[in-house]
Amino acid sequence: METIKNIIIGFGKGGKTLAKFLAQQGEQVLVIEKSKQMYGGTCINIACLPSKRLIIEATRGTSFEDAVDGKNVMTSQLRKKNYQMLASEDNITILDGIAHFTGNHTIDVQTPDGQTFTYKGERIFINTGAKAIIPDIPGLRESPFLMNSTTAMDQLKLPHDLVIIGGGYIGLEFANMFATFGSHVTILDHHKKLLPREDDDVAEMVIQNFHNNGINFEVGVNIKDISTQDEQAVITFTNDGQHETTIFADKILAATGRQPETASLELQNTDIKVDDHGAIIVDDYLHTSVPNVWAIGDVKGGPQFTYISLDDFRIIKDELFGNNKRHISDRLIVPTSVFIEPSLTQVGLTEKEAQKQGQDYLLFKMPAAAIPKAKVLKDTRGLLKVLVDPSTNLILGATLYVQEAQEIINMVALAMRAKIPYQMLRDQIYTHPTISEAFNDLFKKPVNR
Ligand SMILES: Cc1cc2nc3c(=O)[nH]c(=O)nc-3n(C[C@H](O)[C@H](O)[C@H](O)COP(=O)(O)OP(=O)(O)OC[C@H]3O[C@@H](n4cnc5c(N)ncnc54)[C@H](O)[C@@H]3O)c2cc1C
Ligand SMILES: NC(=O)c1ccc[n+]([C@@H]2O[C@H](COP(=O)([O-])OP(=O)(O)OC[C@H]3O[C@@H](n4cnc5c(N)ncnc54)[C@H](O)[C@@H]3O)[C@@H](O)[C@H]2O)c1
Repeated sequence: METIKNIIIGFGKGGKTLAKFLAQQGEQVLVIEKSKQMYGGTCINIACLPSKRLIIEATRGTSFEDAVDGKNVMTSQLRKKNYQMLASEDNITILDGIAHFTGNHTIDVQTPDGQTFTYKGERIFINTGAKAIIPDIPGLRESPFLMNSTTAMDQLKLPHDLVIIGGGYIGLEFANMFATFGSHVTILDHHKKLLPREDDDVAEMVIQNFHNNGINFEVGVNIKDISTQDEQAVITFTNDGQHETTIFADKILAATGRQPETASLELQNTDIKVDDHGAIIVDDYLHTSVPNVWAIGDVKGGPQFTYISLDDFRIIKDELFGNNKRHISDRLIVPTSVFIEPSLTQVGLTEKEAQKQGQDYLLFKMPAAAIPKAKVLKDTRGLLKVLVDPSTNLILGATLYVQEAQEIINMVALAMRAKIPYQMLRDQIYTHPTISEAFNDLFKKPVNR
């Protein structure tokens, strides 16, 4: 059995960044990836980048078919670049195969040509990501009309009638995208409210804009059954516990969450502990319950974002080559962005959360329509909301629902992290015309609550 200094299972964001870094410190690294189509991981191949490309193409009026072709060219280029990024390092070996544990520090790798390689890792980093959850709805798993987010982006033809189960990140982004391409979209969610975390004024505006884009919603639904009739899917659900509704679709997208990819790892052969959702349990420094085995990214549960996986890399780097000061509980300020039109972005507290915590706040609020750049962009939908602590003038949280919010939310997050008082954003000189210059006006005067 060959002993390797560093084994990384999965070519994800944190893992590939760590592989490159370790190699540049002169250390030996073995990266194991189960699919050649996944070099570089989920984000670049089947998630963030292809979906955002399609979302943008839809708004530009590109046909769905051309957009999918262009997206495939882009992901293929990214895959090659990612492969090269690691393969160009002398002390990195990339092995195609599925890894599973045979003991706490030993793994077998089954390669596509049927061979099995056995390794011992002095350090092992698990970065196997997550996979779509397909809910246990009668008829759904075997439905010929079922898609997940990956297959939805590879359709040869735009669905005419699309039903999306789940109104979370993927549900909202894909609904907006497919509706903009021209599909007739219905979202079914079992929660009583869409966007449950958002303040009511924000959620109502988003939902109204979705309605205006022709998207239907049914919330609080219980999907009873999926069947087939006349080459269409028939979806039967109740949304008041009694009244039964039937709708037809030529495609169904399951967007009902993603679960950590641990099943293939055979962790029962180890002392690595998982929680009830199959997520690897880690401490504040990403250590699993076995010494010298770490978990990175979606596989450890918690927020599923590429930038969290990348930040996991920073924690491990700091432990191995720094002063071991970084840890998960440092991450108090993590912005999020739902890439709908306009983008819905958030950092820190919402107004609802501040009230629940009994936190006093000044509220700064303005409509997107008051921003000249929004007019230039011909999209004046949305609003900006920022909460400030009156005793310190520091920002407690922001919800920015406006064009280009996905960029400026990072500025607010930085101000929060650097403890910059709101007046500095108010008095900053911004280029013009930009969405960020809205901070000059937004922070002039708090609104009455
Ligand atoms: C449609 C969609 C859109 C998204 N959009 C965004 C977005 O805009 N912004 C954002 O921040 N996040 C987004 N996400 C979430 C983001 O993609 C994930 O959080 C991120 O990619 C997780 O990266 P990771 O490092 O955990 O591992 P991954 O990138 O998932 O890598 C895991 C790798 O491990 C491999 N693997 C699995 N099991 C084995 C095994 N046993 N042996 C060998 N290899 C194995 C897999 O093939 C895969 O390549 C999106 C997700 C989806 C599905
Ligand atoms: N812009 C981004 O950063 C981005 C984009 C896409 C995905 N992601 C990541 O990927 C993860 C997965 O996305 P997702 O949208 O699949 O999950 P999600 O957790 O965001 O949303 C799942 C939704 O499905 C609903 N649901 C679950 N089971 C259901 C059922 N049986 N019937 C009806 N509704 C049901 C839930 O109520 C919820 O609204 C996200 O949590 C996010 O971290 C991020």
